[in-house]
Amino acid sequence: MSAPRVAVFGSVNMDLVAYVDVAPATGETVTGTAFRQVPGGKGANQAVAAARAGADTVFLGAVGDDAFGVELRENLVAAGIDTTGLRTVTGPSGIAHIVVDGRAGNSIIVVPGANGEVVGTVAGDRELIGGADALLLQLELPMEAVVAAARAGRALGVPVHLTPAPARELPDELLESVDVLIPNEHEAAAITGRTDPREAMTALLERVPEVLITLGGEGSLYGTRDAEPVHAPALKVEAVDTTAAGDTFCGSFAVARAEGADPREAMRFAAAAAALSVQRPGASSSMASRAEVEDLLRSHGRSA
Ligand SMILES: Nc1ncnc2c1ncn2[C@@H]1O[C@H](COP(=O)(O)OP(=O)(O)OP(=O)(O)O)[C@@H](O)[C@H]1O
Repeated sequence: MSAPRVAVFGSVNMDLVAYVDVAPATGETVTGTAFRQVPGGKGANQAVAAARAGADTVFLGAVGDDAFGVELRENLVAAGIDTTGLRTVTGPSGIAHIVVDGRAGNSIIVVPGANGEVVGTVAGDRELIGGADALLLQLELPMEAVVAAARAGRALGVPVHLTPAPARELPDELLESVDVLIPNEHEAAAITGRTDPREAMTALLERVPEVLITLGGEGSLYGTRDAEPVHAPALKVEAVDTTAAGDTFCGSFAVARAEGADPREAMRFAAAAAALSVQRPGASSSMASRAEVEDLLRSHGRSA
């Protein structure tokens, strides 16, 4: 079987992470304990997840004409991702400025930079989307761009997967072109006002045909309008860093579905990929290869 083709239209950021015992108050300067610079952005993370899961992956989005832009593009290329749909625009690349304090509390400033310059799709984007077996979208680009990409996917017959993060009101003009909505439990609650995931799922299924809610260490819940929801447990592991667990899960799930796996099998595959990623520090750098995921699934047995 040839590898499935996945297109990701989304954000790419450089994450600038400063570690400090106590975060500074306004007007205060403090000395940090460490600094890390890591490629991120939900779009880029999902693209790396899809590539690690074995898909021929193309990333569509924008970087700036600065040094971060060069590094972000190189990082995607190094992961085996096709970047012909990644434009370089004048100005800075997107960054996330992250402060992690001694209690592992985070405060984050995202400056969209080049991501904010993506306001729609161009003909080349639509060609790349049309060549894919699955399209992955998130909400870190301007809404008009996400809507344009979803419409392109729908018009071209490509299943459209949307991770509604950061959570916000979801316009009908977007959801009418979405096949699979993949929120985490907090996003599902924020969108529907229902904290119970099953109730949130019922509400979301009035708007899209398939919903997959991730539940952190409790696994995931998948539903359609005409069948009972399916729950898949998470694998029991020692989590050290859950950054990008959701992106790993989402990219891996879409690849498995594009290969013809049923939802339950795809959830098991995605749970194994996410379980490996949470046991290592980092975002896309913590994502496991397909061989590692398959080894883990074998060692857990088909009944896990
Ligand atoms: N502690 C954990 N142990 C095992 N698996 C986990 C753990 N946390 C997350 N996972 C796996 O990752 C999937 C996605 O996790 P989660 O629901 O936390 O997504 P998320 O909130 O979008 O994550 P993030 O925002 O950190 O990317 C879960 O369905 C589960 O399979």
